[in-house]
Amino acid sequence: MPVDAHAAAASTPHVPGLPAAPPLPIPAPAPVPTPAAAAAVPASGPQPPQTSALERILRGPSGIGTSGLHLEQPKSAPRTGDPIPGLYHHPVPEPDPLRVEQVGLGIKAWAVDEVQLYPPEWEDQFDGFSIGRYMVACHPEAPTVDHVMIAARLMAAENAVDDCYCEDHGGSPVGLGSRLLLAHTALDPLHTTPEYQPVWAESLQADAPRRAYRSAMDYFTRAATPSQSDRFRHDMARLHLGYLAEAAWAETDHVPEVWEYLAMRQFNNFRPCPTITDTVDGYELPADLHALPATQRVIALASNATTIVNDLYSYTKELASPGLHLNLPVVIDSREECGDREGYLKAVEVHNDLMHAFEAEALALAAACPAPPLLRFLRGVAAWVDGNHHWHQTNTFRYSLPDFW
Ligand SMILES: CC(C)=CCC/C(C)=C(/C)COP(=O)(O)OP(=O)(O)O
Ligand SMILES: [Mg+2]
Repeated sequence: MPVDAHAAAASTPHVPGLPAAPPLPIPAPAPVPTPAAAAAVPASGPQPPQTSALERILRGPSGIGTSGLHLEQPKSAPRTGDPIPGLYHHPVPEPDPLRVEQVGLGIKAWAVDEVQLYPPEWEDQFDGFSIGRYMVACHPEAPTVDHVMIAARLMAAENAVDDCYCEDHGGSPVGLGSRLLLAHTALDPLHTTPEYQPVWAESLQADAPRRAYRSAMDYFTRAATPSQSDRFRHDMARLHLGYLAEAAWAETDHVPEVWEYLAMRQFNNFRPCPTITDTVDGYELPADLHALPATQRVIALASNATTIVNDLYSYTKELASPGLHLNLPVVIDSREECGDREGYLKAVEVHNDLMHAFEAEALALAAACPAPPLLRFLRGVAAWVDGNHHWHQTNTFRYSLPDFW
């Protein structure tokens, strides 16, 4: 089913203070090709009740999860799969199992048959990552499985680049800039002379990260408007800049100050995932609304909160990995010399403050600029935040909590 971004863009109201945007001359996107395993499956099966994320934002801090406002000592240690005690979050229902299975089959078929993403010995880790559960939880409003697949392929590709270029599947800080730049051309193509174009095109097949980026981007751009694709390329350039700063510090065993770490993590960040929510849901947040400083702030706060969630849930995994792996608890402990438990609990508070700021700023933006695609986008970002927490909390294959309670 083609994503009807054109119709959504055409009905966008004028934003006070901004010149009216001319109608966008967007050609109707081609249908998204469907992997055999997930062929043209519409949304079906029982849909768990979803609390409107924006409703919760509009309700303010008296909503679900505000018991996490203060870091109270829990009566007992969390059990496997429990949320981090005191972490401000919104519980969501378990994602629709039928859709999870369909996306899971589709992403595996794509990974194995279309891009040869991983060798057989990494299959357990690919399966344990549970991309299907992750993406269905994060995109509850996606109209079809094919729409969720757009996000799932990008998620798989982004993790392949992180694992194979930067981290524990052969990655290294040495030479990372070159690898990232060449992979970035799978998203933002090289335009050069006929002599050099073919050898560049050939290079996009040279390794799994580049094959995955190229293919996932191809599916994405067929569903997205040019403006949405450009937004995504920009967010991916931000991500790659963040990887490079992290690598530069790793090369010299440098532990940054806390604010410096937070700046790096704002770029080495989940941001490219929530910002495609409009494409995945089948409409467009027009570029002028996306570019508003207030929208940019909401996106950054939400994305930063989701990324600190990763730092907290992956803390024990990263402690067990070789070398010093930076995350917010580790950097706070190191720089503020407060001990590992205090560092962790302070990182929870930083996360909670980011979440509250995100929700307050989203509420203010929604009130100041109630354009329907912007409200829908804010709902989509909030849903991504909640789904991301749910996946981290419940992915006990990858993550376990420290013994701090
Ligand atoms: C955009 C995207 C999904 C990139 C993956 C890497 C990233 C920016 C994260 C926020 C994941 O963090 P991390 O590399 O620490 O992941 P694990 O802790 O290993 O799960
Ligand atoms: Mg992590």
